Amino acid sequence: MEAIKVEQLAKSFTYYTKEVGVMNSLRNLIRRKTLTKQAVKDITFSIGKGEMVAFLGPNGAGKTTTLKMLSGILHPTGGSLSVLGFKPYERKKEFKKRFAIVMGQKSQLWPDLPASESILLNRYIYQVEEQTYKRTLDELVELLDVKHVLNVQVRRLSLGERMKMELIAALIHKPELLFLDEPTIGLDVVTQKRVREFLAHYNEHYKTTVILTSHYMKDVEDLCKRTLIINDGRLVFDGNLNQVHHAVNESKIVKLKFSQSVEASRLEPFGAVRQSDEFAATLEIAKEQINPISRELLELFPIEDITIEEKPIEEVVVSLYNRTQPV
Ligand SMILES: Nc1ncnc2c1ncn2[C@@H]1O[C@H](COP(=O)(O)OP(=O)(O)OP(=O)(O)O)[C@@H](O)[C@H]1O
Repeated sequence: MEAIKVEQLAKSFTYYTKEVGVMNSLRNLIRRKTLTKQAVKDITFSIGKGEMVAFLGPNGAGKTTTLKMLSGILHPTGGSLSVLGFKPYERKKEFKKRFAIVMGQKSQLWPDLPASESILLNRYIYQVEEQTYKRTLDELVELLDVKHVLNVQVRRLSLGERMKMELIAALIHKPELLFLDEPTIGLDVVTQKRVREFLAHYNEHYKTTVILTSHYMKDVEDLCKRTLIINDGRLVFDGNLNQVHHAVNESKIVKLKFSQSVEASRLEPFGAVRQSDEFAATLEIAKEQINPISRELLELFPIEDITIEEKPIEEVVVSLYNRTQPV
């Protein structure tokens, strides 16, 4: 079953330039210069019910515009889309009840009230029946371990606690579809992990369809089997990042520790030296050269420890960001 189906979806914005100066302003009144920005260019994809998909791209790629079309905030200028069987831009009440948006950078809670009040307000907005509300609230509070701060004013909460409350408020009506925009931004490592574990559990348990944007690759690696990458308004990748990691990388990272001081210049013939100090160095070496070069390094240098790793996933994503054509 598909939760989202998007075909040749496009969005262009028309806007006017405004030049500086009084004369230019007057001229603008008579004849305005119209510009068009094609923010999303004919993208096609579908997302199955219960899937958890990452939606990535560099700044200005068209992520927000796409998400706004999926949630009904913006009207597309081309193509077709169906979300949970609805046309989002028709903004039907029934559709609004079935999805939720959580934004790490923008709070949806009343800052001067305890989160419990905002959550209760959502209960009325979404018309959640009392017993179901109580059960869901207890479960979410327990899972996120926030009982002790439920009645504390939101602006007094830590960022992590606030984020957990945002999740509870968004999930209180058990939406079928969840848009998560940077849900772990600014959180410490332990809280990030906690939020990720919660999301994985929630998705598994309730089969909620989730679209996630995040700049933390750990979120994507841990949570999403599938990633969509958009660049310059076009879909340039649709697949499993962990799998392409291997295919896209033509080199590996070799980390060396020395028992005696080694000059960096002596390592240069063996690969690109990414980092070095007297007793340690990191080299990037072509995959097919790894075995002979490692052997040579072990023979020639006082190596105490050697580790060979894949390039960080962030670098793979950046190389995918640079694509302008679909993979
Ligand atoms: N209302 C608008 N009028 C004109 N251009 C717009 C409008 N909204 C967005 N754009 C342009 O469309 C492009 C895509 O913007 P969008 O906000 O979707 O990118 P994004 O991928 O979400 O970027 P970021 O990661 O920086 O939030 C950008 O070049 C942006 O300047």
